[in-house]
Amino acid sequence: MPARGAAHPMNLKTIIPRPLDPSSCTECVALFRAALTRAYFSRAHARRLGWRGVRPCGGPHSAWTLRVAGSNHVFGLRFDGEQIHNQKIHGCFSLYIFPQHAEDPLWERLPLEALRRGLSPQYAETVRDFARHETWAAPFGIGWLHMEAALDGSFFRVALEAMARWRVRALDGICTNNGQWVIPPGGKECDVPQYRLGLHLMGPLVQTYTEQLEQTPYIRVRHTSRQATAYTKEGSCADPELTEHCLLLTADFGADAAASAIFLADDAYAAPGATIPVQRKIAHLPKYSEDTTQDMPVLHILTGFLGSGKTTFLRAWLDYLNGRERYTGVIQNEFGQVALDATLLGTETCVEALDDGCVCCSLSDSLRSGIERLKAAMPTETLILETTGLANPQNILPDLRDLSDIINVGLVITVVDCGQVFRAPEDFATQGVLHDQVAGADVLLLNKTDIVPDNALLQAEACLKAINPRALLLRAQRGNVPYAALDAFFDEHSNSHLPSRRPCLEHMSVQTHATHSTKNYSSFALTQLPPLTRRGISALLTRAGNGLCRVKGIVHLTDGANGIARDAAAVVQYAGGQLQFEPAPKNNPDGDYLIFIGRDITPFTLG
Ligand SMILES: Nc1nc2c(ncn2[C@@H]2O[C@H](COP(=O)(O)OP(=O)(O)OP(=O)(O)O)[C@@H](O)[C@H]2O)c(=O)[nH]1
Repeated sequence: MPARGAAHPMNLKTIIPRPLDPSSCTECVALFRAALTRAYFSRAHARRLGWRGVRPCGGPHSAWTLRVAGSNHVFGLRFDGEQIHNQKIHGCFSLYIFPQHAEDPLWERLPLEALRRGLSPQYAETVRDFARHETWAAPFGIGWLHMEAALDGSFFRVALEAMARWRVRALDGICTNNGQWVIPPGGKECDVPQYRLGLHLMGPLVQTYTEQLEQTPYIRVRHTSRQATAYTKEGSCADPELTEHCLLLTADFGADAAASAIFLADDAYAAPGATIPVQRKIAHLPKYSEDTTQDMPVLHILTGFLGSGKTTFLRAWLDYLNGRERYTGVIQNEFGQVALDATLLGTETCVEALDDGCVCCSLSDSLRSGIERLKAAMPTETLILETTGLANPQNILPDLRDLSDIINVGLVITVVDCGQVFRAPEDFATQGVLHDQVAGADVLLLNKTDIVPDNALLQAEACLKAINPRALLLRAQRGNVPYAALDAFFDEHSNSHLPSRRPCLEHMSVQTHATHSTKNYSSFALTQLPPLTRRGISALLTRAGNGLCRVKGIVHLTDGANGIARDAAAVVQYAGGQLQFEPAPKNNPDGDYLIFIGRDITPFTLG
């Protein structure tokens, strides 16, 4: 970061390579747009600055929806206009915040009107176009962004103006038609931490200007107070009990930034009671400093018995995350010599395959180097470790503490094949890897709900709840769940309150570190396979013996299958007693092979 008072004078030409034109009345828009465009010359670079997506809105106003690191919400920014004062252009933008999923706790704090709009099926569509609907967007407003630029290009300011808490009380209360209180008399209709929410956007914005202007800004925070507004049946009035604290954070760039008067002080902030300017370090802005723990990626652990549907869920979840520009790195650890799962994930995701054992038994060192390679390849905010079907999450968590300098540990998500719970609930109830995977989970995905009747589903749920009542339990088909619920669950629990962090579990894991060799699980691979029929494949499964749990691989299938032509490459999946085929990906670097995994299985070769 350039030092304060850098040798060369600041010039806005590093952002717009021409003199400012006060007659355009949209120079602040140009200063915002140009900075964002430059940041986005490289998407990876924009991510490092904290941007997670910017989209211009339609309509007569210049407006954008934006997403930034560290916030699950969508911000709306709408240009309101600009004026000239003391040889400086002063522009104002209205700032909005839109929650993204139904479980977001912010809904509870926003006005009832916002919640009503959020319930509409057109909500997401209208958010994308919020600037056309000023009245619609009003309940989501959280303050203003101001910009000030000297006409000679020697000074630039960006400022956030918002209330510490926007609280509005309903003095007479609000009740439904049948007389039930929605808000009791004197209760708060909204309580929005506007300033704290707005800071998430200020972080990347100030960092972007800092980099492009090659100047460290002078940061000040001032505040003023006034009586809050309340309302009664008759209309709005001053709240006799609540005081609002309005905060103004300014980041000033330029030679005389420290001495510069605050233009906004001309009105509210010059009022008696405003505090003396406080100088703050820029690192106090969220996401500014690169090496805080907040900037470390969150690593979620994905467990589940062999063939329960981990990779299927992972593929669907990655589609969801990538579609929201939440780039995710994946570390896959397979039991068996060939990494089919990495091949199935395709090319869009960065994947590190750790395929020489099970991570819970032997691989904590290579996990560190895998994470570091992923972090170097792409500034990811989320990492997912897909463990082998035999991994015990209770063994992994303590080891992950050694990685606390490079990752924050996220959720333990366990995928469970509900057919397996239905067939043998006792396997889950008694001590063993199936039990520990369920007991150690924060989220339980009861997958393959399509293969059991409804009453079996209820039984399976009861079985899992008895083992782990605190986990979030979601039903899934082909890994499809409301993915936003995972974010909401993680956001709600600070790390230490997650079910998987219960001290008794960790204690137990230290005492009994389960390994697979003790349970006689092993694997072998058949490679360079000749073309096979479905019946030929079934015969190979039988040869492996009764202990066979899982087979996967890619073969040249001569007689075709559902959705697969004759004489074509097919992915073979055998799990939970079901043999399934799917079209093989074009890229198959390992040739034709089958991996067999099970208990006391007998390896054989094709002679
Ligand atoms: N019927 C049904 N099959 C499913 C569902 N989810 C996954 N499968 C199938 O189950 C088989 C195993 O799925 P995977 O996602 O590879 O399971 P996994 O847990 O990653 O397997 P391992 O990593 O080998 O332990 C595949 O044939 C999937 O198509 C589901 O909801 N219903």
